[in-house]
Amino acid sequence: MPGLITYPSFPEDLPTAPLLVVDYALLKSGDETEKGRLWKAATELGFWYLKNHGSEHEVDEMFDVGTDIMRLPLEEKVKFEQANDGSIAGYKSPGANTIDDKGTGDLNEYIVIMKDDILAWPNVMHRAYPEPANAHMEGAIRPFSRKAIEVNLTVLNVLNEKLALPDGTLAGLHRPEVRSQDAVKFVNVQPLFRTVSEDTVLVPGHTDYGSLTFLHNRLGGLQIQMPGSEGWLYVKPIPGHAVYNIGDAMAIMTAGLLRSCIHRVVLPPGEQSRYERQSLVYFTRPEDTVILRPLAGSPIVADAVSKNPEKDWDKGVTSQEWIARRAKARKAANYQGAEAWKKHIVGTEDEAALARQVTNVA
Ligand SMILES: O=C(O)CCC(=O)C(=O)O
Ligand SMILES: [Fe+2]
Repeated sequence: MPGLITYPSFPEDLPTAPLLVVDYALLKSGDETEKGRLWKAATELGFWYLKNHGSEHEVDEMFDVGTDIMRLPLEEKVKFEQANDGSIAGYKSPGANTIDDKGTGDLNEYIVIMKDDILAWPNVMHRAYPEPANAHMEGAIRPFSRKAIEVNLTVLNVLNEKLALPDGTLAGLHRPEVRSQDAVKFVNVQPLFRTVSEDTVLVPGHTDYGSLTFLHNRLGGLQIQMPGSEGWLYVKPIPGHAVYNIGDAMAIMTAGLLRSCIHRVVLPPGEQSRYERQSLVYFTRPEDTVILRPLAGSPIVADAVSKNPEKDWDKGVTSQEWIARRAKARKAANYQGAEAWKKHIVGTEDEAALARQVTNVA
């Protein structure tokens, strides 16, 4: 059981990112100071810790389920390999994604289980999964997903209020019963026993595709890029604290007010590098048919748009198309050279930086 492993602690001497700590229990109770802290975190960095989220037990259970799936023989896991067509559901074997514009294969493996399949189980909405997922769908995967959905809905509602949107606007674009690319992802990286350098990239710099990311990790390795900086700072894992961030969809829908921060994953630092790195994510994304463009109905978003008339935030694609383009571009099987890689993989990195300068949010 991974929950019983005592990992070496995160090295004391490494610079870490100054993430705010948001208390979910206070948010849930409507505490105005805490709502203000969430708004500050979401608009300045787009990354924060979330404590008291009430899902610790469900998260522990999910680490066990994820480990069971990853322990299957590779030939069993690859029966569930993701397609290369931009769909994100299923298993991704090591090397199936690229980590740079040279087409270098990645070292990690993961399983993506779609929210629609989890809620509809035993009916299949997107695809089938390896047996440990089926066996634990009702006992662990669905309870974790329900908690994550509730947490993310609470966060959406606070952001809705702060954006002065009509009540329920964001919730109405993220209805759990409507088809979307919402998913649980469990990532696994075998220990590399220091055969590679500490800054070996496991997941290259990227912004997340969707709206909200609820992330749980036990070892270091996640790094973020501070606004206006080219360097990377570690996000130190803190027991009981989820890491939480904003994705592209929310950045686009708010004309850059909410920040989709660039982050990456490198090998866990120091002694931690000798351990298997696992992480668990719940991604909330807009419903598949939502067109990505700034939201109507918020004076604050309208103001951000008008301050930068040159910038076209209207992406002209649906949430599903936005995700499919980027997922497809990451696949090693689809690699077609450096220029195409850079062009097709890109998210909102440039726009978010520009909007921040113009609106001076920070
Ligand atoms: O594993 C992590 O800590 C982060 C993973 C990540 O950034 C992602 O899956 O989008
Ligand atoms: Fe990410």
